[in-house]
Amino acid sequence: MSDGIMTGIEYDDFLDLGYEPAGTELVCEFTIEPAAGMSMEAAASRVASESSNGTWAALHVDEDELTELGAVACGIDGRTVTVAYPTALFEAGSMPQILSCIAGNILGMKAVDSIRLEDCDWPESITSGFPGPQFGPSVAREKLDAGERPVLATVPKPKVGLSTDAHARIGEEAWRGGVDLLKDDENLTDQAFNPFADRLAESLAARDRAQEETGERKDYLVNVTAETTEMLERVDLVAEHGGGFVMVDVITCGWAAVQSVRERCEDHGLAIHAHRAMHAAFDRLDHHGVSMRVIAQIARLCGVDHIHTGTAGLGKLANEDTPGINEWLTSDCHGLRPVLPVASGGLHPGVVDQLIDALGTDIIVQAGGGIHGHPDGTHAGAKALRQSVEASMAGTDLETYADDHAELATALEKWGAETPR
Ligand SMILES: O=C(O)[C@H](O)COP(=O)(O)O
Ligand SMILES: [Mg+2]
Repeated sequence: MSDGIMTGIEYDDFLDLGYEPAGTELVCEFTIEPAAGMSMEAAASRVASESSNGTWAALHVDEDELTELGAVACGIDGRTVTVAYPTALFEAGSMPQILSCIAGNILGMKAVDSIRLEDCDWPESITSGFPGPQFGPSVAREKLDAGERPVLATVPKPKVGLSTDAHARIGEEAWRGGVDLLKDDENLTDQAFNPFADRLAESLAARDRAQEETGERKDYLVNVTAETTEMLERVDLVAEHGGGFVMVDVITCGWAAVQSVRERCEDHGLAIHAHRAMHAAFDRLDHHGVSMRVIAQIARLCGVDHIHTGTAGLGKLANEDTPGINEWLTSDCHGLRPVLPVASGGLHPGVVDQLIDALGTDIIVQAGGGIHGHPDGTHAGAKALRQSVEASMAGTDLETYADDHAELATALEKWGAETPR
């Protein structure tokens, strides 16, 4: 040991309620329930300590050998705790490393009964290490012909089990009926009943025919999710076949893999559609985990172009604040491009007007069951969805528009304006 001055690090050194975070610091907001017998101050301090450079025991360190990287618990308001992290704590451009700090051990500490990372204020010193989206909402006009209306997408159902031929045929019917994007489901990747390479080739051939027939640009969100090396090969294959997008299950494959895919997609000019399967393991409980708001922020930094953010309560999945998340995704963040939010899960033509009222028109509207469950089949279902969007864009009541749009009339007869479970 050298002869430098010894400094003590104890967890209560990490609390300073008078501290004003610097603009360069990452500021995080947590909801905390302290363990029995522990004060809010002590719990907040333990959180700041464990997520930066402290631990459960007091440490004696030679000051000459230590860079000061302690976080500061600088605000307590009821159960809300604010913690400021110095930028030097983080490796530039590594989302896994950032998350190992701010959403790491602290989620399992006995010092808190529960803890939820609710929101982050990302400084430019961190965002500058990340690429952000390549396209974001501009896909509606740069890669598709959606103009000012929402982009329309559909997932063939059943989600797995269809043959490659059936998948491509359903896609073609939906494209011809008026959707812009065919999308794979989250658990369809490269299974024997519908191999990736065959599905890619057949679906893009069907896309080309649908483009020819409709005169509109169409595309395919093919699910490349796999082990990272394999996934990058699939990205290359999509580019070779002339696709414009890939889809990635960003939570199950992990942020490091998403960062690799983002880099490869830039080489090819491909946009990334992020499916959030498994997000609810982190965000469903309102008192513990990581909020969907923070998941969406991470996705934007890592550079996805679209991400599912819920349906504002109009679909089949439990959601937190979809409008608030979407607002963050499209607001300024140190020059990062915005992300196009995706509303998906239990949507059908009868709720599109309410959806647009709640979320605006800069969204992707995805309907699987809400298209393929139409009594007259996929083609009619796609037409009904497009008609409901046209009516909403024109400010015409859906029932009135349905008077001379038979497919919409049938959809409204079947589903009305009900929200499914
Ligand atoms: O992956 C998705 O977004 C879904 O499969 C949604 O399907 P649904 O529209 O039938 O609910
Ligand atoms: Mg799905």
